[in-house]
Amino acid sequence: MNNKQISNICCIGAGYVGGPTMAMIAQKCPHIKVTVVDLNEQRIADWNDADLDKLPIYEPGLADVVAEARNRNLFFSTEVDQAIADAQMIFISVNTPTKTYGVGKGMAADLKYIELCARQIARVAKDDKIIVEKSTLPVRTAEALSTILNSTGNGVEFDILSSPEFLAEGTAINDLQVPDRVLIGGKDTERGKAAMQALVDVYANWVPLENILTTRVWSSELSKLTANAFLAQRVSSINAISALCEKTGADVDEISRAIGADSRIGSKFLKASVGFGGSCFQKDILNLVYLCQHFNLPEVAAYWEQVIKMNDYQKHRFAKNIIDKLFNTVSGKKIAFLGWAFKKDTNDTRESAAIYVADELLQDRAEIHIYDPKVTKEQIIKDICHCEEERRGNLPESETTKELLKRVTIHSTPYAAMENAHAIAILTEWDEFKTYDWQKVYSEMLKPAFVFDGRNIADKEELTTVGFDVYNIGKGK
Ligand SMILES: NC(=O)C1=CN([C@@H]2O[C@H](COP(=O)(O)OP(=O)(O)OC[C@H]3O[C@@H](n4cnc5c(N)ncnc54)[C@H](O)[C@@H]3O)[C@@H](O)[C@H]2O)C=CC1
Ligand SMILES: O=C(O)[C@H]1O[C@H](OP(=O)(O)OP(=O)(O)OC[C@H]2O[C@@H](n3ccc(=O)[nH]c3=O)[C@H](O)[C@@H]2O)[C@H](O)[C@@H](O)[C@@H]1O
Repeated sequence: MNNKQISNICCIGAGYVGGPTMAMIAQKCPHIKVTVVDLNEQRIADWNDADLDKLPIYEPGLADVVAEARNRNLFFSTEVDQAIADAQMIFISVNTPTKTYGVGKGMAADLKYIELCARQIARVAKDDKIIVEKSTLPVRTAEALSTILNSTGNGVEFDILSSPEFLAEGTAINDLQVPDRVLIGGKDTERGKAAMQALVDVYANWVPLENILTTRVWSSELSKLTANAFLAQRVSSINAISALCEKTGADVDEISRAIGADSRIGSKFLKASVGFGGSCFQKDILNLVYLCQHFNLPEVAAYWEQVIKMNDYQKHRFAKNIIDKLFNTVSGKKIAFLGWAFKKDTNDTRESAAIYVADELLQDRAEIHIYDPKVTKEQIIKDICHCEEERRGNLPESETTKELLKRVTIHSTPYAAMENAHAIAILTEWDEFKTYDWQKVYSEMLKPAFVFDGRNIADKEELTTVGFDVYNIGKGK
């Protein structure tokens, strides 16, 4: 079957990766029927909502792509078995979070959702299929998948490919439309090569062939973890330098510009910040560290673990600086948070630095007033509760989560969040934060009025002239 053209694709998992990736394939390949399935009924209902503002993911440009392809050749459904049975190629794009129990707890990737998919495919499939790992997985997962899929004894054969996704949230549509590269890993056998070619042919509908890389499966799987580790390492490296800048009076943005001009270093991903967030950097590095430990490479494991430790330090440093500058206590003080998402142009809050900064300030009994242009109130409450419960799991506290939430207010306008505040903390680099009437904000705040810019986006000179006491990441006073 492998040499025939693919006309029916199924994707299991309608999340941040499955949804946009399949929408792009459907838009670019009108001859292919693409069905995205998920167990989460609400998520599928949201993907099918006539009101495109209700799509479950906020991603610039996504609504237009969905509007063009949906119900033409793009379908969202909870009929998982049917979609599996009909498809020639099945993408697995389910979540692979860090394990929270048992062996590898807090480090290894939890592959239970992947395994469930494999078992379901094995049970349902009546003809040969190509299985594409889209989720980020530890190296050699394809081997485990193959064992499960090929153990039914019913003669159905599966070819397993690894094609990790490199899109970043907030720029997903552009990343999918013009990817730096598409990576496809497969077996070096006739069947393996034919399966890889079938997937190359799908992407070749819009991606130049020279940007479609084919490798062995293990290299493809490990490339994904490596790419995220290198990216996160750059952020931790520049954040480490930001701490030194604050002590010495050097300016981290000037340093980024200076070192980024060296073509061997490159200018991207050198923006010092309150710390990286997002669902993947931490989880993927922990997974890499676990793999290194598993293969008895403790020095390599320790090397990569430091990237996470530096990120934790950066988040803590930011929160501690707020407490220090507010005369060593924020108890009863109103701190306005601008931004809750882990970066701009997304409603995703997973591992957002804002959550950890809020948690530290709440422990010091601050009153937090939060405004984010895209994150819902329910999500913010959920994040705070989850963080609090996780922390209390290790360290019993006298205060209950309910009491703690009394000191959290979520606003639908930025000015209300900042009114009568002692300090403003900028946690996300949303463009609109640069456009506020700072004179008005200042006149409505308590004095001295502090701004802690965790993203270095505010105009420090303007704010200082207005009267604010401004603290940046990586800029000495
Ligand atoms: N979020 C991102 O920007 C990126 C994520 N990745 C990787 O892609 C994978 C998916 O990530 P996200 O899309 O962010 O996760 P997500 O949590 O947004 O979506 C995963 C979806 O899979 C569904 N699911 C889980 N088990 C299922 C099953 N057995 N049958 C049907 N549906 C099932 C869940 O209900 C959920 O809607 C992860 O491995 C992640 O590391 C890779 C690149 C970028
Ligand atoms: O595997 C994944 O999930 C994805 O992880 C990242 O994408 P994402 O987390 O969506 O967003 P990034 O733009 O990488 O930002 C991650 C975090 O680092 C922070 N960051 C990024 C760049 C920078 O210079 N400084 C900085 O603090 C961001 O604010 C954000 O909190 C990678 O960039 C993607 O290639 C990858 O596919």
